[in-house]
Amino acid sequence: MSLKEQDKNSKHLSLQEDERCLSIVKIGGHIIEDEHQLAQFLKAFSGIEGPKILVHGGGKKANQVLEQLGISPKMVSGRRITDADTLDVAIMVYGGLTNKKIVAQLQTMGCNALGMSGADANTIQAVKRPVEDIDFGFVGDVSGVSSSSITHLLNIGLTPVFCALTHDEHGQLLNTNADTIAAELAIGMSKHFDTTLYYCFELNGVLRDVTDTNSVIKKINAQSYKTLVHQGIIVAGMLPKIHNCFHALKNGVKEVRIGNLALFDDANTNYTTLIL
Ligand SMILES: Nc1ncnc2c1ncn2[C@@H]1O[C@H](COP(=O)(O)OP(=O)(O)O)[C@@H](O)[C@H]1O
Ligand SMILES: CC(=O)N[C@@H](CCC(=O)OP(=O)(O)O)C(=O)O
Repeated sequence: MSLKEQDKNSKHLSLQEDERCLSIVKIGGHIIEDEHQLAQFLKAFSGIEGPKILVHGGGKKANQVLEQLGISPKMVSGRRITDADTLDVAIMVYGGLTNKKIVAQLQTMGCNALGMSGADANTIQAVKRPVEDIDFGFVGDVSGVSSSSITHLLNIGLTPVFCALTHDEHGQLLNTNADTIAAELAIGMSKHFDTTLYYCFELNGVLRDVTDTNSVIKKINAQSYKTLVHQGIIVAGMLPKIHNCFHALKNGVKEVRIGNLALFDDANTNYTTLIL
């Protein structure tokens, strides 16, 4: 992006900042691994007005690379057991391959993206998950978000693109679930902005029947969530995602939506909104 365009962007942003609205978007692994869908998503993302932050995972690619290296991926309750070799793969895949490819594509779309891990500018601090029943290894639980530093980046017209890595401030990088990073960033940034958190994945929203794309459940509250879990309608990867959504709503995030690529299209109403 030319300096002139950057300058135009930051002026546009200072106008938007008066409204103090921020969009934080997390994209799922299925979209990242599909070249066409990823390009479509990034186009829609770069069109979002006002300050925005992107958070990406890449668990699917990490599994492929681990298998190529003869290491079996191990997941418990949607979180990866991360030994030293697995952590190296996570750093290479999330912080390198995936993050830099996304940043380079956004640069072609007029979006001045800045690739970040939690260690960069000390933006996301974490503690190694304590060993209880399970030893998750080098997995981080977020302990803090430097919302002022991130706000400075937004104020100069940059769009932070966070990968699924945090650090413990003693030199140790930690693998951290991308859904959790998105929720914790949204909570931290809610001190400065009215924040909307979007979880964008390959389906239209939370579905009553996963095989029927037209069965989107438009609103879920804490009570209906319990019922949907009890009925076996919300399972697997959707469980931690919705848990993170409620955690965000209870801690200052204005709105949380789950849906597909059309999530940012004003005409689209086919997505799930979480309410307390
Ligand atoms: N009721 C549901 N509606 C939609 N997806 C569901 C539901 N229950 C479970 N899922 C599963 O959750 C997955 C999304 O979770 P996950 O794979 O962790 O997301 P991401 O791709 O964002 O990392 C979907 O691919 C789907 O298989
Ligand atoms: C601790 C932990 O589970 N980390 C995740 C981080 C990547 C991720 O969240 O990727 P998706 O969003 O594509 O699932 C993992 O290694 O799979």
